[in-house]
Amino acid sequence: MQQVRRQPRIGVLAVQGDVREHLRSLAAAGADAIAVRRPAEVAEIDALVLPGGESTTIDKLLRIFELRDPIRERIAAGMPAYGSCAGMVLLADSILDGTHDQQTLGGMRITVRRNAFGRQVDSFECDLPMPAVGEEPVHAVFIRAPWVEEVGDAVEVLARVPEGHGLASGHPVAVRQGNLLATSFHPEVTGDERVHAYFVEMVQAALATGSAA
Ligand SMILES: NC(=O)CC[C@H](N)C(=O)O
Repeated sequence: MQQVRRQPRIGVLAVQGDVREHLRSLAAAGADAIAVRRPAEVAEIDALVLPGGESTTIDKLLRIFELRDPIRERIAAGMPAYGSCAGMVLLADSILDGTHDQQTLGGMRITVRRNAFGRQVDSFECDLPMPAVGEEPVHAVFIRAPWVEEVGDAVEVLARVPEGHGLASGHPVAVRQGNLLATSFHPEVTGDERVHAYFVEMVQAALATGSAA
């Protein structure tokens, strides 16, 4: 008999940033999406999305709202997480061009450069091949976005900026390490739910194999 997969409950960290857009995209991709503002809510979710916004502000608010430790513990125990833009910065073990006291949650063995595109232009869009989510390229919107400078062990690069975009070309902008996913861009603003659907699939697979704590 086929096992019935339950709908995963996916939280969106809701201290700052584009929370509503992620809630909508996750719901469209088949998840039970809830906003997470309190430590008790961290215990109720199967997975977490860290939205775009301002990583320095989100870092401070995580500490003020006492969310930092519970989230770090769950990520270390295998909870799937997806960070877009500022969320990618928060998942990175190491950052370049952070503010002097900026901390990350960490978990992904990547080094990201904050505001990497912003040094050239504030926002930038391109069609990005991302075979893991489908044949059609993803229309990627970058808003004062980071890019990945270095990837460590077991980090899979899912997309890089194509040729023809100057210094940005070749930099990884979508990466995965086990149950962790990060994109420099904002799929939640384009109406294309394939990246969120990919994450929902990751969460379902983690629940099915018991790798999501
Ligand atoms: N759109 C975004 O999430 C911008 C990210 C922001 N520049 C940061 O470093 O946090």
